[in-house]
Amino acid sequence: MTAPAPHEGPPEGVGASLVAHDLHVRAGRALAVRGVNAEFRRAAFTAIIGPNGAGKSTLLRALMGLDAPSDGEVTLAGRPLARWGRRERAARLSYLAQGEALPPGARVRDVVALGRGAGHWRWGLLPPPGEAAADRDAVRDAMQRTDVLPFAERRVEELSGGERQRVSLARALAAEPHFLLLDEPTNHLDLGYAAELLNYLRCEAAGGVGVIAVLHDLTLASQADALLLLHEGRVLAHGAPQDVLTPAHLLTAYNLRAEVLRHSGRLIVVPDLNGRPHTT
Ligand SMILES: Nc1ncnc2c1ncn2[C@@H]1O[C@H](COP(=O)(O)OP(=O)(O)OP(=O)(O)O)[C@@H](O)[C@H]1O
Repeated sequence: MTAPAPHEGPPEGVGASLVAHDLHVRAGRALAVRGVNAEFRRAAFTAIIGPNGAGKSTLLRALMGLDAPSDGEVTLAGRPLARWGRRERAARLSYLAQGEALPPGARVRDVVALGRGAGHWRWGLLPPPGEAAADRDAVRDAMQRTDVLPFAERRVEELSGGERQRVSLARALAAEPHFLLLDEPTNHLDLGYAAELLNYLRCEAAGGVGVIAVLHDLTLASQADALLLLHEGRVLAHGAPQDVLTPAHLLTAYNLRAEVLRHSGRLIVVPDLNGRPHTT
């Protein structure tokens, strides 16, 4: 993956944020997100971390407007998400689902082009003929940055899990969103692509995009500008990585004893393999 070119000048509405206000969201019968208050700004990369079942995906889906809150609300640039038109919203927020399914039989190039549809093209439908040059450029740029151009003409069934993941990412990037919401985007990626992806997301954020990514690898996540640690649907900590990734927080959230080491200004989480005090 190649880093994006820096955007020229500050992007429009760079101060606009995506905000969760006392957000409660149900998943099935359970309350999966419980009173989350958090502000996500453009030009910042936030990683949402936490143990399995902490509510990370549910929070991300609610921030995207896919799951309606049972209480509280999400605002984008000060306006409740529910009051944005579907098209307006889709032009600003782009989402990569966990284990996203790709339309069967589709060619990679056409899947990536779906990202330009602002929510109007359905899976399986190809972009309309004569699409604008800006769309073509954005699609090509997204494919180049995710290194999927070499297999642009192949069908998605012919790709490996990691290659499909990069196609999904290209689809999300092609929208050129204000906020990029990614659920476990490093799934299926080898260490090289995972590191490139993290570097890429940092560059996107530096260029003005608000990046919000659910990540499980805490050492990779520590490369974000900020971490939001969820535990049982609530925010246990939100702030700079060194303030969130502490042994005390890791013990509470993951029920795990771990050391947090610093190496060349980076944080490395080393779990104690016998470090789950409440289980055997
Ligand atoms: N469709 C559903 N029906 C019922 N319960 C659900 C549903 N989806 C999620 N849940 C429950 O809601 C809680 C939060 O789930 P969520 O997927 O948001 O967690 P997560 O932090 O993303 O987990 P993971 O790291 O395992 O992906 C979990 O207890 C889960 O079992």
